[in-house]
Parts: sequence; C-alpha cells; structure tokens
Amino acid sequence: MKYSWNVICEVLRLAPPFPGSFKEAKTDIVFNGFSIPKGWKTDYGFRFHVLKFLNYFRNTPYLNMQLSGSNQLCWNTNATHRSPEYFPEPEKFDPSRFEGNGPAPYTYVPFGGGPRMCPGKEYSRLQLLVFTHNLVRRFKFDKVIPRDKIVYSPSPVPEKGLPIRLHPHSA
Ligand code: HEM
Repeated sequence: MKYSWNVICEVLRLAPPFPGSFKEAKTDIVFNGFSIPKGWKTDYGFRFHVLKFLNYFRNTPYLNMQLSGSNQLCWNTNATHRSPEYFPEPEKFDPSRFEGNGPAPYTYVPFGGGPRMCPGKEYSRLQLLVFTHNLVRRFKFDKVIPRDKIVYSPSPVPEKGLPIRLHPHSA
C-alpha cells in the first residue's frame, strides 16, 4: 500500500497532529542566527503555553526564547514541514514527495526523530492504512459542512467534528 502511505504521509506533512516538542541541547548550536547553549531545555510548566503561542505563530523550525527568565528550546513540526528548502512548493499537496528515498533525515518529523521518536508510529501506520483503505474502497463521501474550520487545542481538529455523508459504492 505504498501509494496510500504516500498520501497519508503528505496529509501528516501538511496537518501534523503533533505540533512539536521540547528537547535539551546536548551541545552548543547556532541555528538560523540563534545561539543555543548546551544544556538549554524546557521547563515543563511552559509546555502548552509555549505550544499555543509559539508553534502556530512563528515560522522558525527550531527556536530558543526566554519566557519569564526560563530558556526554552523546542522544535516545530508545522514550520519544519513547510520549509521550501526541503519541500518545494510546500503548500502543494503532492504525495510523490515520498517516492524513492523520500525527504532528507529530520526534515519530515510527524512522529519526531531520534531515540525518543514516537513508539506508536507503526501502530498508527497500520490504523491509518486500514481506515483509509476501507473508506476509499467502500464509499464515496462528501463533507456535510463544506468549510469546517480547523482549530488548535493544541492538535489540529475540525471545529464541528468534520461530519461526512457516506455513499456505498455498491448502492
Ligand atoms: C498519528 C498518530 C501519532 C502521531 C502523529 C504521534 C506523534 C508523536 C510525536 C511527534 C512524539 C514526540 C517524539 C519526539 O519527541 O521526538 C510522540 C511521542 C510519543 N508517542 Fe506518539 N504519535 C502518534 C500516535 C501514538 C500512539 C498510537 C501511541 C501509543 C499507542 C503513541 C505513543 C507515544 C509515546 C509513549 C511517546 C513518548 C515517547 C518518548 O518520549 O520516549 N503515539 N508521538
């Protein structure tokens, strides 16, 4: 189900359910003009505050910032996935980006990366493929609310729950 997975990957690129997370800098880093000293990490109390106010409104893949004297280091899924350097025409829906070797390491991170990468990735892959396969093979469908707004809480969800009408192929 290679093509189905490429389509799902492209959905996860443009609408990643996980907006980003926080890490500790293991070495001194300079990124996009920001100097991030070794040892910087997040204070857990700021997690959701930062996710809400930072990830969706700043367009920098990785950022360090000062909040109430705390040094915060976080990575951002959305902005990383929309980097034109790694994803030409980033707003275009194009599953062929995942053909061949696919995106360069750490440029496509819906499940994170490195030793703390999501352990539920393969389970999610199975669920997403089985769901998509059955939906597409058995039904035509259309949206009940044509433009259901996406809201962030902090994961993206359709405001009205995305009701759809199913039309079985065999009917
Ligand atoms: C589409 C579905 C999912 C997405 C997009 C997703 C995404 C992520 C991401 C981005 C991380 C952070 C990785 C990092 O910090 O580098 C993570 C961590 C984690 N995920 Fe998922 N996840 C999904 C489903 C699941 C499922 C189904 C499970 C369990 C059955 C799961 C369990 C976990 C756990 C336990 C962690 C923490 C891992 C650690 O810190 O060592 N996830 N996930």
